[in-house]
Amino acid sequence: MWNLAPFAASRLSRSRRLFSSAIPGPCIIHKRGADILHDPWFNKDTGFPLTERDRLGLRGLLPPRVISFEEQYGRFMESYRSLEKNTKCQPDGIVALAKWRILNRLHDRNETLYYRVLIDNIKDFAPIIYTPTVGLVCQNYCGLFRRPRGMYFSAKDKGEMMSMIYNWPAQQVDMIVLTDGSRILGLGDLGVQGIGIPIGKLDMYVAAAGINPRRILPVMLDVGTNNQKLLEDRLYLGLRQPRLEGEEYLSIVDEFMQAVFRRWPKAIVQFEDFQMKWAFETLERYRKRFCMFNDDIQGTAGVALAGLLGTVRAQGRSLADFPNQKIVAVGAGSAGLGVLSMAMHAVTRMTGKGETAAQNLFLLDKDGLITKERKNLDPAAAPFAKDPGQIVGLREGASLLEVVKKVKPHVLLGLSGVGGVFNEEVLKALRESDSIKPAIFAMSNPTMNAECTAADAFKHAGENIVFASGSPFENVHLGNGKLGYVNQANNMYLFPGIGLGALLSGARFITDGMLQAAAECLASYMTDQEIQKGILYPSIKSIRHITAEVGASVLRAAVAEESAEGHGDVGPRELAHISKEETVEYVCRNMWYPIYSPLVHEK
Ligand SMILES: NC(=O)c1ccc[n+]([C@@H]2O[C@H](COP(=O)([O-])OP(=O)(O)OC[C@H]3O[C@@H](n4cnc5c(N)ncnc54)[C@H](O)[C@@H]3O)[C@@H](O)[C@H]2O)c1
Ligand SMILES: O=C(O)C[C@H](O)C(=O)O
Ligand SMILES: [Mg+2]
Repeated sequence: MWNLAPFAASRLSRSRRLFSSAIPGPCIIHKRGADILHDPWFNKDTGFPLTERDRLGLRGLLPPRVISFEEQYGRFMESYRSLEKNTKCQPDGIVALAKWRILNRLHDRNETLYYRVLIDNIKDFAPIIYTPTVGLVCQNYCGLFRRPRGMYFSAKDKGEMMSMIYNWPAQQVDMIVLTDGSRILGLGDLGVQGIGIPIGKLDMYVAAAGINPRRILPVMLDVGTNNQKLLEDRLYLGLRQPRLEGEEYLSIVDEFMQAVFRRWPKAIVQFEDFQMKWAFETLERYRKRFCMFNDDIQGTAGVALAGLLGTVRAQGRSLADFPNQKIVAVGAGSAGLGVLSMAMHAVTRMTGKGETAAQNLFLLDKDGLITKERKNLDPAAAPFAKDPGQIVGLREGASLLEVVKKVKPHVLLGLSGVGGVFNEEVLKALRESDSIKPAIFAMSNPTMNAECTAADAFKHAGENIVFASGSPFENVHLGNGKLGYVNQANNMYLFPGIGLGALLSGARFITDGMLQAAAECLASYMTDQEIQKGILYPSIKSIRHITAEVGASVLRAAVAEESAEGHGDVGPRELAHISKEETVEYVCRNMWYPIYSPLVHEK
């Protein structure tokens, strides 16, 4: 447990402020009666004690019996389990949406109970409120829409955003997840329907990072859509116009960012599922002006790097061998380029030789292997473009199969968004890998877009592989009681900790050093024993714990860079004097946990 002994007496007031109990005190509300019952932030349903019913004008608006939180919890789980039982024979998509609906109804009614069931059952519920079901929800959003959640800023709101931002009812917002809906998972342009992604990501912020749900804000920037089907759909809820481009587009994002940071200067904005050109451009445009990051580029890179370092350990090699790992990455978009750039920087740090750092990193896109002969070579892909002569027979545009056969990679990494590109032939070719334990990262989402299934990977590439996918798959039974372990290589292991660490540090920007600290923390989280079994990432059940560790690492990196300005009444000097363990404790104490707080009415 926490040991205050090393603290000098003069430091006690500081430590009290840092570590005072996080048990929430009374919650001040400015409404009464039925308005409270209709507000999911404060509603307790039948759980309002009688005294509170009297104080808040609720008497008579509820059935007389008071039901405890535990009983409410049990009742919800019972109805969830019976839904599971009753839908057993139905198609997967129907079942997934039915589960999403029952959770969503609770979310809309009583957030405290919703987040408690989510936290306690995260392994079962994450695949519903997050990837992969969230993809299906976005595809069907117009039909599923009942109540708005978050904010919508459209191209028609130009000039109005500074006042619109004040329409949001919360005084303080800590975390914002923003999308323009242009690249939703591997499902393409879903326009305004992409709002499901910020909602799902922020649910993970509450569950994993303990961000107070009253301080989160999902945002859709609706600048139109190029999805013809949606434009022709009479039920489509977004702007029926082609996407804005160029300066017109950027002026909308600029206005939104200025409005947000004018009202909440300490907020953090996570950019999510922007098509590649805007993902990179907005990151460069804002990262030194506002506290923001792009999850698909930076969060994914850290999670993948942690997994890549894990695969070196899984082969029984020292991490110093990482620069010798041959990695074939399929997909040269925001995620693929983000991963390879971070891997290249890691190699540079290890070897001190920047010029050769990308030597073992091979990159393919929809036109095959990217070489220096590529016409209109994207500058971001240029460091990875190969000399056609580097490996005999490897020409510009070589197919994935050719590349795998010639390179014999240690790792095959998919961020292409295309389901099944790691086909039987490709997977079988990986049997000739130079690694004794080749790794397959089929990271594209949702499940249908994974580069291969877990079962196919073990079947065709062999039982000695290490396997990870972006969407969850069941472990694979290999026969003889052996199990092929399936990792979930998803940025959910980092983005909540990056946001939380940045928030509690009070850093003005999210630096490469903070992101590197996050990745290193995740990489060192697993024990050698686990890694030997092919387990590269923690179980999602411990997502709060890993997020606390990642958050603390990010915070400490900000302190080390002298960019931490503090949070609340904890200043930079106090943060600078706490140890690693104390930082984790501090982060944990700042995590919100769903319990009913006494409500106090104030006019
Ligand atoms: N697991 C995770 O945490 C995670 C994180 C981010 C993104 N993703 C997934 O990665 C995928 C890509 O995301 P993105 O933002 O990079 O998209 P993107 O659109 O920016 O890039 C896609 C890339 O894939 C290439 N590609 C398309 N078809 C191909 C083919 N047949 N063979 C080889 N390459 C092909 C394209 O040329 C492009 O370079 C999505 O499915 C997304 O859900 C997963
Ligand atoms: O949303 C996810 O599950 C991961 C990632 O951000 C993606 O875009 O696929
Ligand atoms: Mg994403």
